[in-house]
Amino acid sequence: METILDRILAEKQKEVAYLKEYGMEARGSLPKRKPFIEVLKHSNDLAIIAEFKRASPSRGLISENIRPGNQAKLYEQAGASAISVLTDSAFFKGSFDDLREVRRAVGLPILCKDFIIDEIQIDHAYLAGADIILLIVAALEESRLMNLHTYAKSLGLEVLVEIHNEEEFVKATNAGAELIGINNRDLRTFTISLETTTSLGPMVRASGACLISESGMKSASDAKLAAAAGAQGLLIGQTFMESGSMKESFRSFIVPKLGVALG
Ligand SMILES: O=P(O)(O)OC[C@@H](O)[C@@H](O)c1c[nH]c2ccccc12
Repeated sequence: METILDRILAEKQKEVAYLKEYGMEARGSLPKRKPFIEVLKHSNDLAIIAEFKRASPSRGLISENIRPGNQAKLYEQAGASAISVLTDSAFFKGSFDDLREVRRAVGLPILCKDFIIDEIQIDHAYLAGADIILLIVAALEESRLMNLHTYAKSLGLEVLVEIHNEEEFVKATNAGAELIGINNRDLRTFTISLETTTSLGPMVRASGACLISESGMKSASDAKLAAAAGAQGLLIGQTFMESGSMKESFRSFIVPKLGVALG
């Protein structure tokens, strides 16, 4: 049966063909921002990547009239360590213009959140001002994952490698991933289970990689659960996009990292 991920990836093939045919807006490389991985390693609390997300296949339209720059400023003021911007337009209604706007609005590292299958998309993200890119193991052949990881690193980008099970974790490790995101949302069925972080987290940390727990974060207890599994950071979209009071909402996710909690 065709999953949403299959449909998204078919669309990405078209985007890649378009980029190869018509190229992309060229601009000089932008000044680099503080490496996110350093922030992640050295903070006492879980670092928060706050996401600008207009819509999603699972939720439908989340917000039509929030400006990316304004939202990013709220995230920065609330204490985010990085900002994620969904750049996929077909399924998430995002764009690279959103990413550029966020980059201009804040001084934090920016994660380009897309379904990357080709080097040309990494060039596109880099030129638009991304500091970090996402590589989704479920979307890639193992050799592709390795090549794309190496290519992104050669441009000086940080790479968040997203996994959902043990098999994907092994592939991420083989590709040399230093920053691993456990997605609590299964991209094939779109169901959420924080169990994913609980069961895979300790394995990821034992490998020496840094760990982010992604998706489905609703409350402080979710954050504590992720921290207990070894997460050093959280990636939160929908809850923040729908929050009427960013500072308060943000505050509920500030929890100490595991080692810190234990003293
Ligand atoms: O809105 P949420 O449930 O807080 O999730 C944010 C983020 O983790 C999610 O948008 C995401 C994680 N991995 C992805 C890959 C592609 C698209 C989107 C995602």
